[in-house]
Amino acid sequence: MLENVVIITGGAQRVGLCVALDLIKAGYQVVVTYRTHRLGVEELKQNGATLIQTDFSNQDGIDNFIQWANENIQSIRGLIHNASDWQGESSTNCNNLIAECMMQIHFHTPYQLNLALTDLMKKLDMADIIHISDYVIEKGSDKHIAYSASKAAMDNLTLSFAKLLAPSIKVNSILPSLIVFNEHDTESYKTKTLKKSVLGIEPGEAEISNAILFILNSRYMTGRQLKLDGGRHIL
Ligand SMILES: NC(=O)C1=CN([C@@H]2O[C@H](COP(=O)(O)OP(=O)(O)OC[C@H]3O[C@@H](n4cnc5c(N)ncnc54)[C@H](OP(=O)(O)O)[C@@H]3O)[C@@H](O)[C@H]2O)C=CC1
Ligand SMILES: Nc1nc2c(c(=O)[nH]1)N=C([C@H](O)[C@@H](O)CO)CN2
Repeated sequence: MLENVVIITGGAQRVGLCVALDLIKAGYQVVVTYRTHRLGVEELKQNGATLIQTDFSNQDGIDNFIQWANENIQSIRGLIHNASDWQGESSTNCNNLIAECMMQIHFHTPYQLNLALTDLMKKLDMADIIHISDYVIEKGSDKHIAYSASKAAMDNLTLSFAKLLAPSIKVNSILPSLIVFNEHDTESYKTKTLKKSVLGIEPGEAEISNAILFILNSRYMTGRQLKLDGGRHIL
């Protein structure tokens, strides 16, 4: 049985992969869920992580992961909700499917995992739930309407679960704006996006790792948001 683990969802690439590797470097025992088998999965296995292939897009996926966790984990130190799908209304899917898909991964999955795994987190004197939301919930988005609303729903879970699970479990949100571009992003999109913050940089995935390590080491932060946005709000 695995003890004192930090679970991170969607860890096969980009932010999740960086966070999982940095948590391992910091001495944590890490469980990583992934949907698509990517190079990062092998790198994580070589570094001692426990990998579990999980697709949260349907109820079976959520139920199967909860069953696996209860059968294989003795205690949970952290539960990091990173898995996410950044779909806009302009994509080919019809819009009501986008709304279902966004709510499934950004609300139903963290909501159900938080409730189902509470007892394993309460086995320890201190545990953390971290919701990786998005700066965009503060102003909405005309291109990612369902994405933004679903991330706002995720962020609201922080307030309710922080109240419900105190004092042994802290619950916080991270609200990033640009962290790392996607491969398909054009130069004009990158230039336009960098101008949206006063710091004007693409900070990279370690920005999220640093925030998560701060939260895990805190004894006094719960029900709060860490906003990692380069000063977009003061532009
Ligand atoms: N990148 C950025 O600049 C920003 C990121 N964020 C947030 O930070 C977090 C990490 O961002 P980033 O690394 O870019 O994320 P990605 O877009 O790379 O997605 C992370 C992972 O989530 C997995 N995932 C998506 N849907 C599901 C599902 N239904 N079931 C299981 N896994 C799923 C994907 O799996 P698969 O590999 O199969 O596709 C992917 O590997 C996200 O929550 C994101 O919303 C917020 C603001 C800015
Ligand atoms: N799941 C994801 N969510 C988000 C991503 C991403 O790549 N995957 N990217 C962004 C953008 O960086 C945006 O913050 C700035 O263009 C937002 N969310």
